[in-house]
Amino acid sequence: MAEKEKTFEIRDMDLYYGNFQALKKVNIDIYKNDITALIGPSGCGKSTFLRSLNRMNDLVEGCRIEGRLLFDGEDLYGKDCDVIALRKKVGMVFQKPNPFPKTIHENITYGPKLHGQKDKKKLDEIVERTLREVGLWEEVKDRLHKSALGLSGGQQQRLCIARCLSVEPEVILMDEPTSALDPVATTKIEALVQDLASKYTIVIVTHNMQQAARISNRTAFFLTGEILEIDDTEKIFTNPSNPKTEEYITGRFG
Ligand SMILES: Nc1ncnc2c1ncn2[C@@H]1O[C@H](COP(=O)(O)OP(=O)(O)OP(=O)(O)O)[C@@H](O)[C@H]1O
Repeated sequence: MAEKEKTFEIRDMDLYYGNFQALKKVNIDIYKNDITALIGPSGCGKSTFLRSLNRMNDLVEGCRIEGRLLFDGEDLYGKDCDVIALRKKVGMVFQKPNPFPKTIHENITYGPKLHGQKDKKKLDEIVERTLREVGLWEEVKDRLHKSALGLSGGQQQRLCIARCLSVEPEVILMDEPTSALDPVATTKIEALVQDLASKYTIVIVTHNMQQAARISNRTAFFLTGEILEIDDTEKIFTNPSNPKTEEYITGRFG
C-alpha cells in the first residue's frame, strides 16, 4: 500500500508561554484527507497545539516554539513562510460560531475579496458553492443579503465552515466546533465534517469521546502537554496501548 501523504510532520515540538511549558516533545504526523481528533483533559494543550498549525499563537505575546514543524514539507516557522498565505491554506473554525455582524453573502465573500477577488459573478459563485458544500444553500438562498446573526447556532456554525471554505483551504482546524450546539445541529456538523474529509484534511479538538470515535480515523491523546498515544481511532477506543488512555476514554478522569 502506498504511504499516505503527510500534511503536517511535527518532530520534538516544545511550546512555551513565557516560562510555562505547555507542549513537551510533541511528535505527530497528520495525513492528507484524514480526520485527526485531538483528545485529552482540559488544559492538556490540545488548543495550543491546534493553533500552532496555522501560527495563531504568533499573536500571543511570550509564546515560543521549538522543534521541527513541517507543513506540506515546508518549514512552518521558517522565515520564508508567508503567514497570510498559510492561514488561507490552513483555515480554522472555533468553538462558538462567530459570524461577522454582516450579511450571509458578505461573511463568505470577505476572505476571497481580501485575497483580491473582485469579480461579482465569481464571488456569487463562491457563495453558492460553499453554501452547497455545507448543506446550507437551500435554507438560506433567499436571505443571502440578510444578517448572518439571524441564523440559528447550527446554521451559523455551518456558515463559519462555508466562510472557511471560501478561500479554498487544504486543511480545516476545528476547535470543539459542536460544543455550543444542540444534538441535532451537532449531528449535522459531524456528517458534514465526514463529507469534507474527501476534499480537505481535518484536525478536530473534541471533549466528546463518542464524537472522536464516530468521525475521526486517527486520534491523539494529550496529557499535560504530551502526546501519550496516537493511533488509528478504532485502536485507541477498543484496545489502547497506554493505561492512561483507557482511563481517560472510559471516563475515569478528565
Ligand atoms: N495565552 C496563554 N498564555 C499563557 N498560558 C496559556 C495560554 N493559553 C493557554 N495557556 C495554558 O496552556 C495550557 C494548555 O492550554 P490549552 O488551552 O491548549 O489546553 P486545552 O487542552 O485546549 O484545554 P481545554 O480543553 O480546556 O480547551 C494550560 O495550562 C493553559 O492555561
